[in-house]
Amino acid sequence: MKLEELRRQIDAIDDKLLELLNERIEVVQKVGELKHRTGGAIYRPEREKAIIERLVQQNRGPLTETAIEAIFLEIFAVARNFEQPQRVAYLGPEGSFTHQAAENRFGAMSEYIPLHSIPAVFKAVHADRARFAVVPIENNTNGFVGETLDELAKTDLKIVAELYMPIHHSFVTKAQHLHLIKRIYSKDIAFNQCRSFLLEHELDAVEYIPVESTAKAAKMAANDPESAAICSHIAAKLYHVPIMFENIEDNHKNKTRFIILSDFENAPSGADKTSILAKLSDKPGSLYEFLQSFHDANVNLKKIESRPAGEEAGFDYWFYIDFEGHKDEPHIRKLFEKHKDEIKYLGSYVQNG
Ligand SMILES: O=C(O)C(=O)C[C@]1(C(=O)O)C=C[C@@H](O)C=C1
Repeated sequence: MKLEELRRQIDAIDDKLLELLNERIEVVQKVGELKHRTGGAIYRPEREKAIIERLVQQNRGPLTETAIEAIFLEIFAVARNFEQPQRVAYLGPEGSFTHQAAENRFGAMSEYIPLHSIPAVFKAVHADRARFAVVPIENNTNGFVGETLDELAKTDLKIVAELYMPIHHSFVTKAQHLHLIKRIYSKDIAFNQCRSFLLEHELDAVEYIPVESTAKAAKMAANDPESAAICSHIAAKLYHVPIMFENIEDNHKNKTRFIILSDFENAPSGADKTSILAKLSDKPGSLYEFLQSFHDANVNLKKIESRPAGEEAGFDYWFYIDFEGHKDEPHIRKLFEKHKDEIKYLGSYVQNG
């Protein structure tokens, strides 16, 4: 078959797709009107998950599960913007890994506000300048992001979604040769994640300049031909710095978990995770007793991280805890009731990792 004929077939299919997509948006707009009247949340991750699961079940290919997810996540992101324009604050600058994570869930049509610090991202949502906050919470090489945990202790916002993203670092420079490089810009965490590469390429003697983000590092390297940056390939592209080496991280399974926060609570999806802070007193057995209740309720703990509470908190220390289940499930509700003075609820959301 000739190329023109195949393209005619594609055009005819696209016409049908366009018609169906418009039809879908018309229904979505009605859902939006309903939600405006009843005050319901626009973003419903558990419903999106159910749709994708149903489609994957009935799919006979050649589309893969990943392809279906990619296509429909964008459709949902566009749909939400037709219900209400979506504004998203994230830990910037543009081109940061958090930006990538935000775009993965909010698509090309949402409005993005890059902010320079994690507290600033939370503040933007508190002040109604954005509806959603996207921040990193942990990395499998570097552990938890302390600033995010500290903000979670203070905020009324709820975690409504999580996503895990592979983190690949590139070594980018305008210099022609490695030996011409006098400085390397990056985030301190990224230097850590690429230690073997830096040693192997005898870059341990040059000056390391830590900056707030890997995207900022790319920007600095763009203006300094005797330097390099460790950053994402997106940042390299954004600031036009050539990539000399890709995937330079020590751990190729390097991934970061991001959380999305907003001012509403999710309905159960059937496969949820709940996050809490447990404020416990500094006496023998308090953590043991607290965790014993989870064991007795047959709740699967996924993660626990301790954190000093700070002078003004009025208690001694707290633990960040993730476990399987949704706050509205009876056995979890009972746990919350039993420990109501110790638990700060952070959100129940579709479990992704
Ligand atoms: O079902 C809803 O609540 C909708 O708003 C529709 C829709 C969709 O496009 O299917 C859009 C946004 C929500 O996050 C979930 C689903």
